[in-house]
Amino acid sequence: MTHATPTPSSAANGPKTARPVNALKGRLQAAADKSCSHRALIFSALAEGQSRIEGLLESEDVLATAGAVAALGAKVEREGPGAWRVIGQGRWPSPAQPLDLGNSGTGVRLLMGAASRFDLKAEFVGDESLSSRPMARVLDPLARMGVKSQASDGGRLPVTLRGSNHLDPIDYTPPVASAQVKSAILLAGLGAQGETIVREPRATRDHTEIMAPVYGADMSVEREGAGLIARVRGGKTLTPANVSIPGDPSSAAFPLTAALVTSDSEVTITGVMTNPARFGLYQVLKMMGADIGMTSAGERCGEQLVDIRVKSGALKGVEVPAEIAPSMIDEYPILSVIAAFADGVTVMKGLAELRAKESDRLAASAALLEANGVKIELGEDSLSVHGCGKDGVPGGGRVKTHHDHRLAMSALIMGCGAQAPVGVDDVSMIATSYPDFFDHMAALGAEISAG
Ligand SMILES: O=C(O)C1=C[C@@H](OP(=O)(O)O)[C@@H](O)[C@H](O)C1
Ligand SMILES: C=C(OP(=O)(O)O)C(=O)O
Repeated sequence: MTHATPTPSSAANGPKTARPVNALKGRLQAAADKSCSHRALIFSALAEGQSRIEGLLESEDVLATAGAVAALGAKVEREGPGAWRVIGQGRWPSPAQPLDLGNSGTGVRLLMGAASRFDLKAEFVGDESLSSRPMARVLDPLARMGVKSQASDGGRLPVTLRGSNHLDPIDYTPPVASAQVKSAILLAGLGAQGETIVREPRATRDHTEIMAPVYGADMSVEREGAGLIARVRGGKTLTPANVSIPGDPSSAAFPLTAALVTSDSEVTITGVMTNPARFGLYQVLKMMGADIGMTSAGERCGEQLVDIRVKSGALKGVEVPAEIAPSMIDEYPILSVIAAFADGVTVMKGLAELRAKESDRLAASAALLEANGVKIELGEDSLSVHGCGKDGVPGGGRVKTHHDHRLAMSALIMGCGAQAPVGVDDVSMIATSYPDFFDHMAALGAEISAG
């Protein structure tokens, strides 16, 4: 891979603290979407020929995927900020070294699926957090397709995987709602002899299904009630494409909700993707009475965009139905923080999957709130937050992030609107998903400093 690795100006290690401010104001372009960035690199590397990606998210997770596809034979070049050229060979050889996906669940699971359809042997490794996350959810269905693999104890990384260019198609209903599982199977299905089908009782993000036809794959998705059915017919050679990455609704949630909880604030984030399988948080914020305005902002790579404007104001506690969880699975830490600023109790259910993320996000979100004087009730797969009202969140705590980017950002957002500063033990992981977080927050008027 040839690129001058971008070093975000705000990248930082160690503890930081957010101080309460009087107002946050401004208009920013959304950070590029992490899910679509991984997928664009993988499809480009699978295609035969030269693809171009505009507006790629240059975060640590995505750069790990870029490094892995380069080790799998693609020529990967950074031409300028966010502008990348990928020349795929149409087939992937055995990589000479283990593929290190760092902290990225999406990177490792999608690549295990995509690599499965080639006659290769590859070892997948990751950091401590990724090495504690479950991989059997992907390896089991891949085994049914004919992929051989050896995982470490408990189905964890390191995983050695032997792909095959004679995979069998499967018709599979995943036992967990996971776009990573669905995508791994569909990417393997690109090489299977026949039609592979994934049936989801609750629809998860469908970026793989939306992007695949752009690269000439015979993949489709149809909604079925609250679920979906995705199909791929294997055997087609993928063609290169030029794609442009839409804005990330999960990253945009941080500056937008910062405006909600800080008095006298108004923040606009432009170019945010509205894919319904990603937009649950914004639905819940509206249920809570948030002052949110949206205007259409076109389309990118088959995904609709909006500009979102948020003004501070009173919020009310709500019951968040379990069914909505897949459409906002990464947003529960920040929703927990928002709920602390509401009047009344917010009850969130169906959250078991949060325990399988970069950290146990359910327990860690509960601890974040308790450390800052907010009363909660934690269940096996639920969390209730007793709101303190708009100006009533005590703050003053130091939060253990367990090296989880979304917890770190959520705690710092709390500090912008609480009565006392909120600190976190480490911010280095924020660069895995949102390297411009500190620059964006500073541009809006936030006061976040070392210590
Ligand atoms: O497919 C994706 O890009 C992602 C899927 C989700 O994970 P699961 O599939 O494990 O729910 C999400 O948490 C992650 O941030 C990105
Ligand atoms: C869960 C996340 O990512 P991943 O699974 O790709 O590590 C996330 O970004 O919140």
